[in-house]
Amino acid sequence: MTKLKTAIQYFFSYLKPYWKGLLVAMAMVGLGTYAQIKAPLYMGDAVADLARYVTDSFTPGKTASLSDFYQALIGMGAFYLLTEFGLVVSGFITSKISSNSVGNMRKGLFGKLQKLPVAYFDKHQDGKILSLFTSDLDNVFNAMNQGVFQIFSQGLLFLGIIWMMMAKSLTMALVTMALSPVAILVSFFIMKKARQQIEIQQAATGELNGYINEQLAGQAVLLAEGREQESIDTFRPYNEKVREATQKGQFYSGLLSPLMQGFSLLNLAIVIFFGSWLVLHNGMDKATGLSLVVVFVTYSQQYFQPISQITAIYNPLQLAVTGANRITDVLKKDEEKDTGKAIAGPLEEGVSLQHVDFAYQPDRPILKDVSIDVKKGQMVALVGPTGSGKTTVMNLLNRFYDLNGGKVLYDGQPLNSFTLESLRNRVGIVLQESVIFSKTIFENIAYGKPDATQEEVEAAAKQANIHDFIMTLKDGYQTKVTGADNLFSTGQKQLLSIARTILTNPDLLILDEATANVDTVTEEKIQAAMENVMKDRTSFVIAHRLKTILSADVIVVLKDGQVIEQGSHQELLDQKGFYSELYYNQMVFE
Ligand SMILES: Nc1ncnc2c1ncn2[C@@H]1O[C@H](COP(=O)(O)OP(=O)(O)OP(=O)(O)O)[C@@H](O)[C@H]1O
Repeated sequence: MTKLKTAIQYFFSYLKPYWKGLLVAMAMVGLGTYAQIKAPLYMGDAVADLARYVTDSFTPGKTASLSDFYQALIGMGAFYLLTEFGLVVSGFITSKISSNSVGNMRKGLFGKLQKLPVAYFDKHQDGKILSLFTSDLDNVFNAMNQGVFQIFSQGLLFLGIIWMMMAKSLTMALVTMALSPVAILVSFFIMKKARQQIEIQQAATGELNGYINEQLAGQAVLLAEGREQESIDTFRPYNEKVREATQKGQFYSGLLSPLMQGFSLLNLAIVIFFGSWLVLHNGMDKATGLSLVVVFVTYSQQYFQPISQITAIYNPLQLAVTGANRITDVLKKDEEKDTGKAIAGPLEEGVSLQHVDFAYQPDRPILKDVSIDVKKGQMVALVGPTGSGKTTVMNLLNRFYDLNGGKVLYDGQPLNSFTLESLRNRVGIVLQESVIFSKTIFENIAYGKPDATQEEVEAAAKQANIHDFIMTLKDGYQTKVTGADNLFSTGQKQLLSIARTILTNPDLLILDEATANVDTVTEEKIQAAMENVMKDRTSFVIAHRLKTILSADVIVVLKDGQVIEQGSHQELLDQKGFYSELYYNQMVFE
C-alpha cells in the first residue's frame, strides 16, 4: 500500500502544474462518455420510428411519416460525433501532459544524479541507473498516458452505462449485468497469471542483459582464449528462459481480449433472448419493444469494453508503480554535502593529510592513520603495491568521499569548510582511465573552461604533447570524437586529459599515470607532458614507473593503506627498505 502511495505522490507532484489541462481533459472525457451512452437511445428511437413507419404504411387510413426517424438518426450521428470529439481532444491533451511530465521527471532524475556523491555510483551499476531512464520512465509514461486516462474514462463509461440501462429498464439492466461478476473474476485471474510471467520475464531479461554485458566487456579475453562456442552455449539457457516467459506472458495477456469478446457475445445472445421474450410475452408495444432490444444490444456490447480495458491496464499500472518507487528511491538519496561556506582561494601554503582514516565500506578500513604534507610548488609521489590505497588518497583530496577520521587541510583549512565548487575549481585531476566526451577535440580540451580561445586550447595541447597528433587529423581541433571510434589510444587519451587540465590552470594537481597499453613513444610523451603540467605547481602523482618520480620532493610509500616510508628518492634508497627494493627490481627491467 505504501508503494502505491509513493507512486501516487510521485505522479501528482509532476501532474500538479498541469491541473488546468487535466481538468479540460476530464471534462472532455465526461462529454465524450455522456454522448457515447446517450447515442444508443437515439438508435433505439430510430428503430422504433422505422418500425412504426413500416406498420403505418401497411395500415389503411394512416399516413406514414419518416420525419421522426430522420430526427432520431441525426441525434444519433451528432452524439457519436460528440463522442469522437471528446475522446480525440482529451487524448491529445493527456498525451501532451504525460509527455511533458515525463520529460520533467527525466530532467529531475538526471539533475539529481548530478548531485549524488561518487559513493552512490560505486554501489550502483551503470546499467541499473540507465534502466531508470529507459524502462522505468517508459512504464511511468505508458501508465500516465494510457492507464490513468483509461481508468477515468472507462470507469465513467461503466458507471454511465449502468445508470442509463437502469433508467431504461431495470430488468434488462440486470440481465445485461448478470455475467459481469464471472467476467471480472476470470479477467483478474488471467491478469494475475500474466503478471507472474511478466515478473519472471523481467528477472530473466535482467540476467540475460547482465550476461551479454559481461561477455561483450570481456570480448577480447574471450576471443584470445577461444571461448566463443562456450559463450554461445551459456547464452542459450538465459535466452530460453526469456523466450519461455515472454511466450507464456503473451499467451495470458492475449487471452483477455478474445475471452471478453466471448463474454460479450454470450451476453448479446442472452440480452436478445430475454429482450424478445419480454416483447413477445409482456404485451409491450412491438415498436417500443424492438427499440428496447436494439438499445440493450448496443449497451451489452459497450458494457464489457470498460471491464476488459480496466483489467488490461492493471499490469502496466503495476509496472509503473514499481518504476515510480525505484525513481523515488533515487530522488530521496542524500546529495553530496556542500555545506562549506569558505571560498578556496589560490593555494598559498600547501595541502596536508593528517592522521586520515577512511573506509568505503564500514567494516573494511582502507586508509589507516595516513599523514602526508605537500608545500606549495612541491611534487608528492605516491607509490605502493596495487590496492595499497593510492587512488583512494587522490579521491579524498578532491573530496569525492568524506573521511572517517583525521583531516585533509587546504592552506590549513579542512576541505569541507570550502564550497565544493570553489574547491574543485582549484583542483585539477587527470585520471588513469581518461574520459572522452562525444564532442569535438576542441570542446573536449576546453571542457573545464568552455570560453577558452583557440590559442589557449592549442597552447595546452602543445604542452601536453598532443597537438601534433591532432594536426594529422583532417578536421584538426574540430574533429568530432565519440566513445565508439577509438580515435585515441589509451596514452593519447591521457595526453588529451592532461591538456584539459593544463587549460584550467589548477592550484593543486592530482595525476594518476596511465599504465595500460602505452607504447614507449607515448610513454615518453606522457612523461614530458606530466613534467610540463607539474612545473611550478603543487602536485600529487601516482606513478607506476618509478623513473617518472625521481625528482619528486617527497615520495610516499603506501602499503595496506598505511604510510611505511616517506622521503626523497635518495633518502628512501638509503633506508634500503620497501622503496629501494621496488626501485632496484624495476631498474632490472628498464
Ligand atoms: N569505490 C570503491 N568501493 C569499495 N572499495 C574500493 C573502492 N575503490 C577502491 N576500493 C578498495 O580500496 C582498496 C584500495 O584501492 P585503491 O584503488 O586506492 O588502490 P591503488 O593503490 O590505487 O591500486 P592500483 O595501483 O591498482 O590502482 C582496494 O582494496 C579496493 O578494492
